[in-house]
Amino acid sequence: MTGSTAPAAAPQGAPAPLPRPAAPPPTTPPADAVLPPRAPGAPAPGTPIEPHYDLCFGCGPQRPDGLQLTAVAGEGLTVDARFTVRAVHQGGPGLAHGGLLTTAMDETLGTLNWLLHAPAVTGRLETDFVRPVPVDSELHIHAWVTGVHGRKVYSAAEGRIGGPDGPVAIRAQALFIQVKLEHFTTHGRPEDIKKALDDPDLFKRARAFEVNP
Ligand SMILES: CCCCCCCC/C=C\CCCCCCCC(=O)SCCNC(=O)CCNC(=O)[C@H](O)C(C)(C)COP(=O)(O)OP(=O)(O)OC[C@H]1O[C@@H](n2cnc3c(N)ncnc32)[C@H](O)[C@@H]1OP(=O)(O)O
Repeated sequence: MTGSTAPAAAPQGAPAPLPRPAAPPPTTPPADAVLPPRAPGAPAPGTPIEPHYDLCFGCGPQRPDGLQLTAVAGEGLTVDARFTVRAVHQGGPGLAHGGLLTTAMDETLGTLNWLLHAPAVTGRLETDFVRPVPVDSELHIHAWVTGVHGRKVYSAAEGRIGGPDGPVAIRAQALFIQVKLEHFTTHGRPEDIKKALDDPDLFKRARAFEVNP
């Protein structure tokens, strides 16, 4: 019969269908998530948030091809960041690579954790690309915490072209998971961890998490 919507039976001997992946875990906070106050040691609104690691691809000043994203603490649990798209960041000719735009969102969202004074890593990151971003554009990213539930930090961000009121180019929602500093020392390449521990500034910043949780 034509027009039937019944699925065709699998031919005999065909491999069993692959199991469906579980439904994606949401980045939307549950109803009983909270919005905690800023941590006592958090950078004051309007002050820069220092790069967490000089060699970080997102924020490190010692990464000439990196994003060199800069961030400033906002009011409450918010952050404002900027990143200029350069020729080394191209995907299509003259346009930013989507993966690098996602990296900029990841970096900015990660910076929110300094306001909570708890190290955290990205568990899940969802991005919507709304408009192409030309090389030489300055992307202005505003990010905010949407809820905290145990070790889970939910957040969202919006990236606009040219200024804080420019057209929206990218939106993101994320789930970060708070970790102990051992997360880095256990999993990181030993020589990089050693260098990081030998850097008095980074060591001081990393220790601040532990003495001021
Ligand atoms: C001393 C020198 C060191 C210096 C350090 C300087 C300080 C640095 C400070 C800050 C640096 C920040 C750097 C920012 C850079 C930008 C951000 C990134 O790109 S981070 C890199 C990409 N992300 C990863 O590499 C994570 C890889 N994944 C993991 O390591 C694990 O899976 C981890 C930690 C995320 C979770 O593992 P578990 O064993 O700790 O915990 P479980 O029980 O699995 O999860 C906890 C809860 O979270 C949920 N969860 C985990 N992953 C989820 C997911 N993908 N989606 C939904 N829920 C998830 C689970 O269902 C669970 O929920 P329920 O408590 O049971 O309700």
